[in-house]
Amino acid sequence: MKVIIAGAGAMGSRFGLMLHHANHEVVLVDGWQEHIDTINNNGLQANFNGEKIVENIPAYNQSEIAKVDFSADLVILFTKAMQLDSMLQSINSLLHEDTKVLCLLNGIGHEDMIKKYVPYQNIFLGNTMWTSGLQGPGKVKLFGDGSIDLQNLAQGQEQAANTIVEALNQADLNAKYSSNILSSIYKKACVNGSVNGLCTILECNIASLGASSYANTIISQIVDEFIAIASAQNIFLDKDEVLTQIKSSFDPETIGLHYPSMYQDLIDNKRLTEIDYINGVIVRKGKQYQISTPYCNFLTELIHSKEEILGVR
Ligand SMILES: NC(=O)C1=CN([C@@H]2O[C@H](COP(=O)(O)OP(=O)(O)OC[C@H]3O[C@@H](n4cnc5c(N)ncnc54)[C@H](OP(=O)(O)O)[C@@H]3O)[C@@H](O)[C@H]2O)C=CC1
Ligand SMILES: CC(C)(CO)C(=O)C(=O)O
Repeated sequence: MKVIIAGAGAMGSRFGLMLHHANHEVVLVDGWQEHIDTINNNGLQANFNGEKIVENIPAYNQSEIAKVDFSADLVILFTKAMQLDSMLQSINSLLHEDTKVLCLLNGIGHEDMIKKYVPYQNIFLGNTMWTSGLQGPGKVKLFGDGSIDLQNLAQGQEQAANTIVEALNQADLNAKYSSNILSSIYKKACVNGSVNGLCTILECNIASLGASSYANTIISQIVDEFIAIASAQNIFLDKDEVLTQIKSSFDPETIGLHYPSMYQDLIDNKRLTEIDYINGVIVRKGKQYQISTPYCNFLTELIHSKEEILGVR
C-alpha cells in the first residue's frame, strides 16, 4: 500500500518505520526541517525494543509535499491537534478521490476539521495505545506493545476499513475494526484525560502516577466527567472497563515507563500541549450541556498555567 504519514513526529515515525519495514511504500511528511534532513541523510534511526535499526524512508517538509508525485492509497494523520489544519492544507492536492484518510491523533472531535478537506466517505477514525518518543531529529525510541481501533465514518466503507486494518497488521501494529469508534475514542480520551495532564503536572511517568495513593480517587472523578459528557451525546462507556484500561497503563511491563506525549511536549520540549482537545473539550461541552466538570476544568487551567510559567504560552 502507498502510505503518507502526515505528521512524522514520534508516533508518525513509529508507524512509518513499522509500515516501511513490512514493505509498504511510505512517505513521511513533517514541518520540522532538521528532522526531515536527518532522515533523508542518515535514515530514520530507532531504538526498537533495545535493538538499533535504521529504515531509509523518503521524508518531505510539508511546505514542499504538494510538488511531490505520490499517489497515496492511505494517509495517516499523526500531527499534534493544533497542527492538523495546516497539515491538511499542505497535503490537500495529493488527495485523490480514492485516498483514504485515517486520523489517529489523541483527542476528541478531529473529524470536524478533516471534513473540510476530505470527502466524508474517505474519512476513517481511530485511536492507538502504541507509544513513542523522539530522542532528537531523525531518532525515535520505541518500546512496549500497543493496539489500534479504527472505523469508517461513512456507512458502506466497512470493507475499506478492513483493508486498512489488514495493511496495519502486516506491520504487526495490532489493529482491529471497531463497531463503535466514537465510544472507543472517548475511552482512549479518558486515558489521556487522566494520565497525560496529571503526569505533566506531577512530572512523573505513568507507573509513578499509578503508584500514588491519590491517583485512583482523582482519576475516578475525571472519568465520571468524561462519561457524563459522552452520555449526553448518546455515546456510552462502561466505567469499570475504562478504569481497567487506565490501570493497565500503570504497569511497567506495558506502558508504565512511558512519559505521556503531553509531558514530552511541555516538560521535555517546552511546546504547547493538546489539553484543549482532551480535558478542555469536556469543559466546553459541559457548558453546552450544563454538566459540571470541575476536575477537567481545574486540570486544564493547571496545564495552561504551567504553559505560561514555562514561557510556552
Ligand atoms: N507520543 C506518544 O506516545 C503518543 C502520541 N499520541 C498522539 O499522536 C499525535 C502525534 O503525537 P507525537 O507523535 O507524540 O508528536 P510529536 O510531538 O513527536 O510530533 C508532532 C510534531 O511536532 C513537531 N516537533 C516535535 N518535536 C519537535 C522538536 N523537538 N523540535 C521541533 N519540532 C518538533 C514536529 O512538527 P512541526 O515542526 O511541524 O511542529 C512534529 O511533527 C498526538 O495527537 C498525540 O497526542 C497518541 C498515542 C501515543
Ligand atoms: C500512551 C498514552 C496512552 C499515554 O497517555 C498516550 O496516548 C500519550 O502518550 O499521549
